[in-house]
Amino acid sequence: MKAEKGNNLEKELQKMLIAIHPADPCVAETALKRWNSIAKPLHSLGKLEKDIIQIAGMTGDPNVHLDKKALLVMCADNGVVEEGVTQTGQEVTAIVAENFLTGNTSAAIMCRQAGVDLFPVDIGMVTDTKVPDVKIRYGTANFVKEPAMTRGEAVRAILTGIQIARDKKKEGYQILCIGEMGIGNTTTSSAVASVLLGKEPEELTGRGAGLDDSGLQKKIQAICTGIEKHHPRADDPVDVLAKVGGLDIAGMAGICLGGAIEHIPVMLDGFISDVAALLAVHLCPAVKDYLLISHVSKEPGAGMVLRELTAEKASDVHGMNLGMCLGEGTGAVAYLPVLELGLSVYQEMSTFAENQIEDYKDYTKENPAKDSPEKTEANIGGTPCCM
Ligand SMILES: Cc1cc2ncn([C@H]3O[C@H](COP(=O)(O)O)[C@@H](O)[C@H]3O)c2cc1C
Ligand SMILES: O=C(O)c1cccnc1
Repeated sequence: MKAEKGNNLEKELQKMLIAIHPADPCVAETALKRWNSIAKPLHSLGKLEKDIIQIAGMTGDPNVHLDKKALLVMCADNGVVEEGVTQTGQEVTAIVAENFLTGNTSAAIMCRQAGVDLFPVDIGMVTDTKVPDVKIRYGTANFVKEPAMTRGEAVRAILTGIQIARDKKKEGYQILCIGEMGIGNTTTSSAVASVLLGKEPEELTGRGAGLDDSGLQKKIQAICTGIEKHHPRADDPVDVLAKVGGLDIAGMAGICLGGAIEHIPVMLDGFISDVAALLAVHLCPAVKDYLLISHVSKEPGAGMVLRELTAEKASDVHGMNLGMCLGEGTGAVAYLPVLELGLSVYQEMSTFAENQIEDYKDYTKENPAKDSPEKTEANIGGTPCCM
């Protein structure tokens, strides 16, 4: 009976994955043409231009609007905190989660300033609070001793995230930022990233919310033990999530998938959200088209994960580099006003033709004839196009 229910959930997830299609490269090209017509040096707004082109391709509309913005904060606890991998106890998860409701967290204050609506969600805290509750279970198990959760719970948490994204689209939101609150979640994220990227935990595990050298060694040891004990399969993202992941990561991965299903952009935050996005991309590569990078977290694994999420080379991961590593969605919210400045130029600025300036030539490329911007950037969002 239980196995049958699990199979049905997996089938439902498969149905969702099939519903994801790449962004529309023709619409992206229309947006590129609009940028190239604006009376300013070509490509001079860099990432801001690329992100708006990408959003046009995702939504299928070159008239990009980001008026209604949401931050979805997945709150959950992680059993692995028993191993002494964090500086604070997991009671802090519930305190901070409730503070989202009173507007008294870093992300809440930034949301107020940036005009972003904030939605904390309890997807698996050990404590019951006033935070809206879609709890899958009361915290995960300590993965050093047993798998963090069952496969069925992992799938259910992903499906919950998908549904949250779909509901927000129905409510009219045009962009979803993702964030998390869960003491111990840089340990689970490092474990998941280590398996999915095939890298040693030492290479990508950092100090999270603050650890001394001996704490960091305990954290690496816990991750090594969990991976050795449960043998998560790198080619099965749900297996990795269930064995060494967390419910907040699962929920955020679901939101990435839900954003892709609904053709709306999902703005990533720091390392933990990057890992959730990586999981989503491993489940369905086309999700990449719907992800926007805000910043590169100070956690050592962040750059490695982001490199996998972009087609670009290591040194070319475009994201704000502010030395931030707070979580909660703060980096995602911090980038939105910058992106909106770019969007206002895209929407309002006059063209070369209107100013009677001859069309600009692209001298930034080594070989403009062979490597014109149309040829290289029109491919944003997948297969080449187009009429
Ligand atoms: C007071 C406080 C507020 C936070 N807000 C976000 N985080 C961040 O730190 C946690 C991850 O770090 P680690 O894996 O080391 O526990 C997450 O909850 C993350 O959102 C916080 C952490 C603390 C202590
Ligand atoms: O990069 C992050 O998301 C992060 C890093 C440390 C602590 N909390 C979040």
